[in-house]
Amino acid sequence: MASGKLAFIGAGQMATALAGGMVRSKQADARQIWASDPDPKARERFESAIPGANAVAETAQAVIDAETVVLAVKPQYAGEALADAAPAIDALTLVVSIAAGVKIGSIAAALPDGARVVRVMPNTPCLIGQGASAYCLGPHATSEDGRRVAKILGAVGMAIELPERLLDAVTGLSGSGPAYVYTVIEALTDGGVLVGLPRDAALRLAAHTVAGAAAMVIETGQHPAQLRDVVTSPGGTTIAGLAELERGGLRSTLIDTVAAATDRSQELGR
Ligand SMILES: NC(=O)C1=CN([C@@H]2O[C@H](COP(=O)(O)OP(=O)(O)OC[C@H]3O[C@@H](n4cnc5c(N)ncnc54)[C@H](O)[C@@H]3O)[C@@H](O)[C@H]2O)C=CC1
Ligand SMILES: O=C(O)[C@@H]1CCC=N1
Repeated sequence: MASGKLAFIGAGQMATALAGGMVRSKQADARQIWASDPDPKARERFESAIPGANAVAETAQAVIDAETVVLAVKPQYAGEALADAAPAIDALTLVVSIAAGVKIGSIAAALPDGARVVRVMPNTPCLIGQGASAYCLGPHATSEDGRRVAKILGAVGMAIELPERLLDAVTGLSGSGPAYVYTVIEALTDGGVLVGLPRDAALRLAAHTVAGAAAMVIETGQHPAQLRDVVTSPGGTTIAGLAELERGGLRSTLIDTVAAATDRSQELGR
């Protein structure tokens, strides 16, 4: 039904980040947003994070007459959540799944024939309009559905369309990526504390350094190695730090990190 109603199945971290980002960016009116979750604490957190939104225990109540239904439960619970939603889904409903690893084919198989499914891999910075997402249209999703998903995701960050076979790789890189970067920020902060900085000053300097460096890559379009060379004076401080970083194997650790998370996403889809 073209009601504008947007229903999340699962009112957890990512549903809250996406719904909150959509309200902030005026892509959705909070009163049109519904979420179902069996956990009363999750419902409470969702409603207090998004004033005006409705969180309920029953999926059937959340999804009835929804224009868009977002599957936002852990992959292990996708089957049961889709079974609860299926009776309220018809050819007028757009179903968006953000569940890591879960394939469009298995989502469609749990829904009535012809269901319009789009698989998305977002990340938590969608909450503040800085998300990085990729999406893939299922066989019955229309080009209008593609535009709608691109517009929603574009309002909460950047989004690209990719073939479904690459979505596990996206999960391993940008879906899980914020956690890697938080770890880097925390470690840089500890480094700052080790050399005498107060912790709050070290944390602010570390976080803004990461944000500034990322913005340089995005805004200048220069290769990271070129930008790094500009920082690195001959015989200076940076090369002393970089030599230690290479000895610690940060580069190969991060490559292996993305590969391990991609493998896990593939496993979740089996
Ligand atoms: N957290 C993240 O950074 C990202 C998560 N995702 C995907 O988003 C999905 C949700 O992840 P999170 O929000 O982190 O998990 P979460 O655990 O915070 O939220 C999931 C919620 O679903 C609820 N739930 C469980 N079974 C249900 C059912 N049958 N019906 C309705 N609700 C049910 C749980 O009570 C929980 O509150 C996962 O599939 C994950 O792969 C995707 C991108 C990033
Ligand atoms: O850790 C997870 O499984 C989810 C998917 C991407 C980010 N968080």
